[in-house]
Amino acid sequence: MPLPSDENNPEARAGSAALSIRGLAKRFGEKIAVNGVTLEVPQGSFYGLVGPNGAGKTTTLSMATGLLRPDFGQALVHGVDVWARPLEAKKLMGILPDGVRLFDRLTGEQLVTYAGLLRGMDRETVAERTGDLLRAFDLTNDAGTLVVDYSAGMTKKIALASALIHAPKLLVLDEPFESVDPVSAANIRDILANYVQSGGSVIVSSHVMDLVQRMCDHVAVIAAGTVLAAGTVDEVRGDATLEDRFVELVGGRNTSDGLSWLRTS
Ligand SMILES: Nc1ncnc2c1ncn2[C@@H]1O[C@H](COP(=O)(O)OP(=O)(O)OP(=O)(O)O)[C@@H](O)[C@H]1O
Repeated sequence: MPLPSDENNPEARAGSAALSIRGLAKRFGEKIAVNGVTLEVPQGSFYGLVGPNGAGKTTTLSMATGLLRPDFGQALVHGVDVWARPLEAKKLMGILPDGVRLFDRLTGEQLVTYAGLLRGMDRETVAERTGDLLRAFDLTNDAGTLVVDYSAGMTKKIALASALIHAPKLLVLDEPFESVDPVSAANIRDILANYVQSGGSVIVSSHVMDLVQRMCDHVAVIAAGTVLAAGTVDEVRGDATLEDRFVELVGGRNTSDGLSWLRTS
């Protein structure tokens, strides 16, 4: 039997992309949350995913990472189909899901250690990397605190540390900067920038346009489950700021006219 050519072998064609999302769709009852989203995250890119509340970002990323089964479409991580070969695909990924639910009766140190052991890593490497990660995220002093007692920002950071311990090739981060203080956010940006520089790929959802414009090299704007624009940040924003371009694409600026009762004088 002849070997399949790249043309009719989607996994081979996706080889150059860190993440290839093809026609993903999801409906919840009557609500179409994601309506055929197609995106290519090139290897070594820092890819921003932006869109208004309810645009379908979390639903798309959940389907792309094996957390939520799509109605239609496909997601390939470095050519590996996430839903056909989940174990293989998940080895390549580090995931920070939305509204992280962690084993929060563990201490921060135990949680990161547990993440490493779950990935099949040896204890010595896990201990070494856990120490490095706690330091990098400025959590060393809280290493022995139960995660349930962490603040929202600390919880984000420990979840991100847990997602990094196995040195994944692709990081999928849903709003990693939410609740994180500016100094910690700058540290996280440095960690991610170094990660990308050393060959890793990141896709990150965010509402902070300024941050995406400065941090990312690629961006996709999605609204109502559909991709409105995608490409390099410069291609998408043109001569405008990303924020202005976003508002132009998405529209929907509301005035507060209907809230006249809110005036106090
Ligand atoms: N489990 C669910 N059941 C029903 N509807 C859902 C569910 N999850 C998401 N939705 C709906 O799908 C749409 C997309 O939601 P999603 O969370 O993907 O948006 P988002 O872009 O991540 O929004 P945000 O920026 O507010 O986090 C929304 O209308 C939401 O109400």
